[in-house]
Amino acid sequence: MPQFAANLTMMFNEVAFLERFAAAAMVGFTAVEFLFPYDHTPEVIGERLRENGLTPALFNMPPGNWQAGERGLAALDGRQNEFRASVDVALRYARSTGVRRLHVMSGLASRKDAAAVAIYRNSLTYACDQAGADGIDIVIEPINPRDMPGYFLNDFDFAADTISALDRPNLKLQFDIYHRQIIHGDVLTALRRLMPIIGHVQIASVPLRNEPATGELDDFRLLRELDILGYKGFVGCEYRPVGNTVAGLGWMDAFRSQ
Ligand SMILES: O=C(O)C(=O)[C@H](O)CO
Ligand SMILES: [Mg+2]
Repeated sequence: MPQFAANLTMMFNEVAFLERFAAAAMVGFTAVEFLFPYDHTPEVIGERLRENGLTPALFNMPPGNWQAGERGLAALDGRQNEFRASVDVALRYARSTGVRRLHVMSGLASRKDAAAVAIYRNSLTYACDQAGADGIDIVIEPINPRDMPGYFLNDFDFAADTISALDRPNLKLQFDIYHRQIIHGDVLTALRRLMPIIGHVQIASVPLRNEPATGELDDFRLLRELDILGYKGFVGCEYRPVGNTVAGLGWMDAFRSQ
């Protein structure tokens, strides 16, 4: 049975971010993920996790100026120093929370030429080396161009090639089933083929990004396949509930009682 992690950025929006930890624990989640903890101190985030008996599955490194439209820094020319500083910040939060994996966002980049690829690889190498000293994995996630036009990492094979070329034991793939289906389809075969490099999985219905099992894919079949493939990591519930978060959790009971 996959270990589900509530995505506190998308779920439990009925309450303020810091209240979402208790809300998730209350309905039985034992793990959570979120995009960015950086509006609060590392100590406060660590406390909320511990108070509620929650394991942090994942969060993202600082993405640059999100409000201004930035979506990561790793592939951006001229932002290397800022990227390195963001790694330090993320590792401070990692030490305080005990998270074992951090998502590095590539950024929006109009070009995917050799220079941009070199910058991206350099950034990832730096992040892997810094995080590796703390036993932390770095994950990279292809994101579909409809949701994030211009995002540099928009292809699963490109991500796999990057991971293979850099050959760092702590560099892995964040396989978001929602993005995979929109970008390429062929989800089941991709899970089988890419499982050796998968470090984190996320799920939502396609195309509306709501509760699993409400879209075009057989999500339960995909979740069962994760077990068959021996996946022992977390499955982040990165979806926008159609209505009330708790009222929408019936899909999880239905999956567990199969
Ligand atoms: O959008 C997603 O799917 C993510 O997982 C991100 O962390 C960032 O947007
Ligand atoms: Mg995702």
